[in-house]
Amino acid sequence: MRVAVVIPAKDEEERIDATVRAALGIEGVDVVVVVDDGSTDRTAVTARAAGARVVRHHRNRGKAAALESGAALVRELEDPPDGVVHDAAGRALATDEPRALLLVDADLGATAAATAALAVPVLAGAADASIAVLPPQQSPGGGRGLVIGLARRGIERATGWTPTQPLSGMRCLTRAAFEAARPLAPGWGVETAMTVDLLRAGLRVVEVPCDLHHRVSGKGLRAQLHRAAQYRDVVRALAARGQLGAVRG
Ligand SMILES: O=c1ccn([C@@H]2O[C@H](COP(=O)(O)OP(=O)(O)O[C@H]3O[C@H](CO)[C@@H](O)[C@H](O)[C@H]3O)[C@@H](O)[C@H]2O)c(=O)[nH]1
Ligand SMILES: O=C(O)[C@H](O)COP(=O)(O)O
Repeated sequence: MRVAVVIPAKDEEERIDATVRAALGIEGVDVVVVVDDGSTDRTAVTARAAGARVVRHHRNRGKAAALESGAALVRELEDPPDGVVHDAAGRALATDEPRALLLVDADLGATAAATAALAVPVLAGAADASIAVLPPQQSPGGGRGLVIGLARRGIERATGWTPTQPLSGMRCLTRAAFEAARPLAPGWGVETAMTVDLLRAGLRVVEVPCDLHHRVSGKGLRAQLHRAAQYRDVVRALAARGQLGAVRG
């Protein structure tokens, strides 16, 4: 089984070049798709120059929609409506066995290479999906664990499984597992909902330590608004799965 990397990206011109190059270097990866989610900077051109296929949302639609668009492009490359699509080396991208999807955040830079470890259990058939567990980050974050706690509690109540880092977005899934998790919950609810839906479908989910470093949210107003949006989306994802009780603690 080969691997397609899907990178959702909103205003990531500073890091997207390094992230795409690292993704292209992962063994088994022959497709890297960047979904430019309504960026106002040079994310799309930079990603294309680095060797990614780029889909663009003309307006910002959130991370989950970006993942859906990226997966849709992979599907189309594998089963093109008109003619065969080739990679840079001239190999046809069509395949009988759908590629595993490796979901990688755009702000990982060169450390994105470490997501290679996520593909190992999936390609070996030992898991249907894997989730990265990150080490302590180089710069400290400014959160108080409210969103993380809510997501962890919700997943635990819904499935009996306690995730180490419930919001971790670096994941590898077989195509069947990705389809089982669709439609993805909107925005920042996507990871929490995906974990619940995969486990409820009886699929095997594993956590894999990966030496990844991303831009952490600080303590300023912008970061607090970001956390409020995350909280809102996780509440919605849990409510849709009958887990509003998790909000009360
Ligand atoms: O409207 C948006 C906003 C962000 N992104 C991209 O989504 C990824 C994650 O966004 P980021 O700003 O880095 O969010 P964080 O709060 O740092 O992310 C943590 O929490 C998120 C869930 O709330 C997870 O998706 C992430 O994997 C996890 O690192 C990045 O590639 C962004 O460019 C979009 O595609 N569309
Ligand atoms: O900064 C973070 O880790 C996320 O934005 C989640 O915030 P939290 O610390 O409020 O859970």
